[in-house]
Amino acid sequence: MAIELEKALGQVIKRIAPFREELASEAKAHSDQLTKPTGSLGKLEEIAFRLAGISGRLWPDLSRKAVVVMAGDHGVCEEGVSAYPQEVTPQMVFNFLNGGAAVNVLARQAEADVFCVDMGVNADLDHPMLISRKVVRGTANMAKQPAMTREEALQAVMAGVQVAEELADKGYTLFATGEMGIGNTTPSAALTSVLTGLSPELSVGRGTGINEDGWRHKIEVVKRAISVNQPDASDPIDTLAKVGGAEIAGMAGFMIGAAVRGCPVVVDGFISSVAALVAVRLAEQVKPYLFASHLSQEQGHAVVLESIGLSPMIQLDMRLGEGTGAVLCFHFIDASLKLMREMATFASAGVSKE
Ligand SMILES: O=C(O)c1ccc[n+]([C@@H]2O[C@H](COP(=O)([O-])O)[C@@H](O)[C@H]2O)c1
Ligand SMILES: Cc1cc2nc[nH]c2cc1C
Repeated sequence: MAIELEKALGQVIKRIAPFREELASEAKAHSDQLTKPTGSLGKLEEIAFRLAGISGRLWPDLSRKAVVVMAGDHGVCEEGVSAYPQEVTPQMVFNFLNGGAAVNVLARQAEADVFCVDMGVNADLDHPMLISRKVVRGTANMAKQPAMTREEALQAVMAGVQVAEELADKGYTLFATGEMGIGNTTPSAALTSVLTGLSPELSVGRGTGINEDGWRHKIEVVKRAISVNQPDASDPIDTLAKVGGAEIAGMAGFMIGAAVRGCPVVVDGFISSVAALVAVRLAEQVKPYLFASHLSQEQGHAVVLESIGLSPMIQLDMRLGEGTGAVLCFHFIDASLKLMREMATFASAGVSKE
């Protein structure tokens, strides 16, 4: 079964269209004609060039926006690694579905729809708007055993691919990834340490707000998880299964599925970025489709982004997750495209170029 899933994932990855450098160059040539010093709109220009290279169009219509919040629970919570109890995960799922969470507010402002996916919550969830793709009822405690089997990790990745394809079928053209999972900064730190070689002292952060002693304990837990499971860093699925989580796997799959459908994905904070790292390790071709949004306060985030080769658009000292930073950055994507479409050129405005 795992072999079949592995093959299916390989087939999916083959469908990702390569980045079209010629369209990105055309976009840059157009931008250089607009009434501004060359390059003066900084990342707002780079965003537009990349969007042209992935969509094959000057300028793509990205008005149908969705933020996908993937939820999962973590057995490692029994080690006392979070400032909040596990019940918060399902409680927040209902908050997303009822429109009351921070991400819902920011999504309304950005004219984006919110979708919530149960990837592995440790509770029975019943709601007409919930996308149910539960592959585990919470992961196992990775400090003692693998968090998931290889098959479960692959199932979660493939479920993420399917969610992206279903939303693309519904007409969405721009995505943001977000997550909810009490305890998930612990597997995210472990994945970071295994996949980048960063020591747990630098990959482990304060998450929802643990104190100094809690942070030292969390570092020990991450070290134990890595030494107990011995994940193979050259095998992203092995690493994901042993020290990852279902929502992280789901987001990695989602990014692959969005890339297959030619849709850009705005990546949220630390946990989403770790999923992006996994996606890029599984399929390097996904990288041009990914946009980093904000730099989270969580220690380790900057290193994860650097190792993917992404640079965040903003830094607002946020550490909430849910996709909040990513949805905020929808505004910059809109701004980038609007500038390219509507600015006058030196010629049309009669402004001297040299
Ligand atoms: O996105 C981030 O950078 C981020 C940083 C710290 C915490 N979070 C959120 O807080 C939860 C994980 O924190 P913790 O302390 O329970 O591991 C999870 O629901 C995340 O969405 C998110
Ligand atoms: C209340 C709450 C909301 C969250 N949203 C994402 N992670 C969260 C963690 C907590 C504790």
